[in-house]
Amino acid sequence: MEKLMEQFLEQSAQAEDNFYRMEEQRLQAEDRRREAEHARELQMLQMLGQMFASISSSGSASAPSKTANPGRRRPSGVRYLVPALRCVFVVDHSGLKLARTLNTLTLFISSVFERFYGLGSTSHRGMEDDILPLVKNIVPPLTSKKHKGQDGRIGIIGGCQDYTGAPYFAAISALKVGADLSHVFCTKDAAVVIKSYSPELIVHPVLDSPNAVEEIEKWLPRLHGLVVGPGLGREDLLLKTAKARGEVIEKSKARDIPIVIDADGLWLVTQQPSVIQGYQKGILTPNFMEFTRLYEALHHEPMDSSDYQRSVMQLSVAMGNLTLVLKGEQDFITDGSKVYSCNLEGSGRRCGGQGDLLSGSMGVLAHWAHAASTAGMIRSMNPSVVAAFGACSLTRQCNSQAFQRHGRSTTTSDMIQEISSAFKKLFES
Ligand SMILES: NC(=O)C1=CN([C@@H]2O[C@H](COP(=O)(O)OP(=O)(O)OC[C@H]3O[C@@H](n4cnc5c(N)ncnc54)[C@H](O)[C@@H]3O)[C@@H](O)[C@H]2O)[C@@H](O)CC1
Ligand SMILES: Nc1ncnc2c1ncn2[C@@H]1O[C@H](COP(=O)(O)OP(=O)(O)OP(=O)(O)O)[C@@H](O)[C@H]1O
Repeated sequence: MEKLMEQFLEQSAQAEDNFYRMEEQRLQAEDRRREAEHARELQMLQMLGQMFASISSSGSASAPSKTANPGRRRPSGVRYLVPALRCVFVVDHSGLKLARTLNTLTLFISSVFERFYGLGSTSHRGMEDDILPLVKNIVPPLTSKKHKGQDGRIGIIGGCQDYTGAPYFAAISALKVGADLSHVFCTKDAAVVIKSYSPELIVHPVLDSPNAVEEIEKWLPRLHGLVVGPGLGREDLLLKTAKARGEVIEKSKARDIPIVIDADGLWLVTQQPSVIQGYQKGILTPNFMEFTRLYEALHHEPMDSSDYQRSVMQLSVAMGNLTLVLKGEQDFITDGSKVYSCNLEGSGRRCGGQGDLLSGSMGVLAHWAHAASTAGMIRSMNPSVVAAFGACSLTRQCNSQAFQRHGRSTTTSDMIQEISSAFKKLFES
């Protein structure tokens, strides 16, 4: 009997190994396909850049040369050389040909941009219809067969003397969305305050201790998702531990844990982008200011604020196709292959802390999405993007519902009270 049991265990371990090997191969093939597709699209964009440069530069326009190919009659007019298309446009005196040429080019270019960014006027419509079913798919069923912790143990790294609300909002939101346990790793003086807000949170006063990394590291094997940044602070004293925070991120990556980086965590990324660059289970959630700082750190030039979609795409690519959420009137979400916009109606009220509701809920959804992806339940889309879209929709829905009740007095605590019904409305109906 014992032998049979041993055999059975050995066989199931083998089957599990095989499954993970095949899954690894499938993911590698998918990565290669996406890289190739991306390279093709970048090439096309470069080509378009060349075209624009050639057309707009008067230097490239030249009068017909008398010496070149003297045997053939050339049409009269100004010639515009477009090397990328290996052709010359000739513009006659009426300028009509130029107008027609530019029209054709504009149509061509906008169709390529529309495909590249997924931003055509019709593609906004129905994004909720496309992605919300995927979010519904990743929500784990509630059954009596599970034990505590199975639906998610989430860690929030943040909370200092100045900011105790932010880590609380993130951690309680993670619980309200459906995580089983929520841990906060904060400084000593923030810990008692955060504990006193809620008995539901597990609070570790370790962030300013000399062995902060070891203290957090021992919890990592038990965590399914990490949110770095809400209320972390940027004080000199805390910045001294920036290296330590980097180490925590490195160690979480080694354990393949989904990581959401928000608020002051993004300050660290601005100084040291390599800490998260290329990590496919990483998500950055900058607001406008945080995005600007990050963009300038990576591109060494101001971003083009007339085209957020383009900037968010560029930054994601520069960060190794990391999933990015640029928050605002519309949230723009991308992993560098396509930009999705979440423009579910919120309200005119922008109370501090709603970004923490977003990052905390995204921590749970990221865990669910990657678990669902590993189980083969989502194949058509990057799980980090699905999680990001779900969390943005939920935050906006909470904002809208809370505003209906409280109007101008709406605060983040009011929004947190709406999580349960907003979640049901969006993902369980
Ligand atoms: N109760 C709390 O403890 C709270 C703490 N918070 C923490 O406070 C710290 C600093 O966060 P901040 O967001 O203030 O950091 P920043 O230093 O990045 O400040 C952002 C500034 O940008 C401005 N801004 C935002 N969107 C803009 C736009 N579209 N155009 C122009 N200006 C824009 C805001 O008014 C704000 O003053 C973080 O650690 C954060 O987690 C916040 O989460 C709010 C609540
Ligand atoms: N103008 C807006 N209209 C509708 N919803 C918005 C608007 N701006 C932000 N939001 C929603 O609020 C969420 C949080 O964005 P916000 O810009 O408040 O983050 P933040 O500044 O980081 O927040 P925090 O105060 O927690 O630091 C966004 O994901 C978005 O869904």
